[in-house]
Amino acid sequence: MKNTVKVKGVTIGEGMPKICVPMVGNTLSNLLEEATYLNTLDADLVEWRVDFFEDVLELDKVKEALNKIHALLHNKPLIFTFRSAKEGGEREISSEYYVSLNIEAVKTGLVDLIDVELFSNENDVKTLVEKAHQYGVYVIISNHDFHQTPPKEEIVSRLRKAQDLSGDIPKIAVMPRNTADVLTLLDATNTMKEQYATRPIITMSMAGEGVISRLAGEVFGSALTFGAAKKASAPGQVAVDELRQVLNLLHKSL
Ligand SMILES: O=C1C[C@@](O)(C(=O)O)C[C@@H](O)[C@@H]1O
Repeated sequence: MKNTVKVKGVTIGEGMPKICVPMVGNTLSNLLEEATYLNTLDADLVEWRVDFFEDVLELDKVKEALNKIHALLHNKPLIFTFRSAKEGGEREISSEYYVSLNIEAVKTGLVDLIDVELFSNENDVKTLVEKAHQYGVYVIISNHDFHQTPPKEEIVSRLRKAQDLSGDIPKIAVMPRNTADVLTLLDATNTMKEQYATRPIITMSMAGEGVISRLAGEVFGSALTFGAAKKASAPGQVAVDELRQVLNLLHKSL
């Protein structure tokens, strides 16, 4: 039996894929507006994409924002993510600051999961996993390829590597160049689920051709899907309400 990840009453890896909405505000006031709006949506989790925040280089301002966002989220599980520019995010920071930023977030007790990029320095990944677990925070170990879809074996191997590094949820997002690439991602997901995964995984093929992968996670084995509020954080994200309808439809047929 595969392990699930339970946060604030949401069980990731059981039943319907969970819907997560990214917050992409660049200022505190935009973020608070976004958080208020998110409460009107039928989402299971929220991700703060802190790389969009203009004051991300000031730890005090990050913590202040975290406090205020947390207070508005009505107990919805929160993922803290700094996405680096090389993996599709808004900016680059030093590896030292990447580690401090995540450790400070973990220590606030206000985040439920952090997202750590698989291709960060391996010792940094290990440090962050250890710290997060020490504070009862789960870790998504992620990888993003915004230019192509690696071969199936490579996708599976990256997901397995994330699992071997004790990530609670291995994740990969890839860009399709054609529909065969979308099938490659789905096939890799299915193989991971059937043969190797001991925990929930998250996968997606991005942009228009990949949308099916954001909808059909329950069939192929992806436990969570990112839905857009007003502004998407990656190409291909579907509006939350439409996403929920399709997830419900597929769930009923299984
Ligand atoms: O890693 C992911 C997945 C994502 O890139 C997507 O394609 O939906 C969106 C990001 O905000 C998130 O951190």
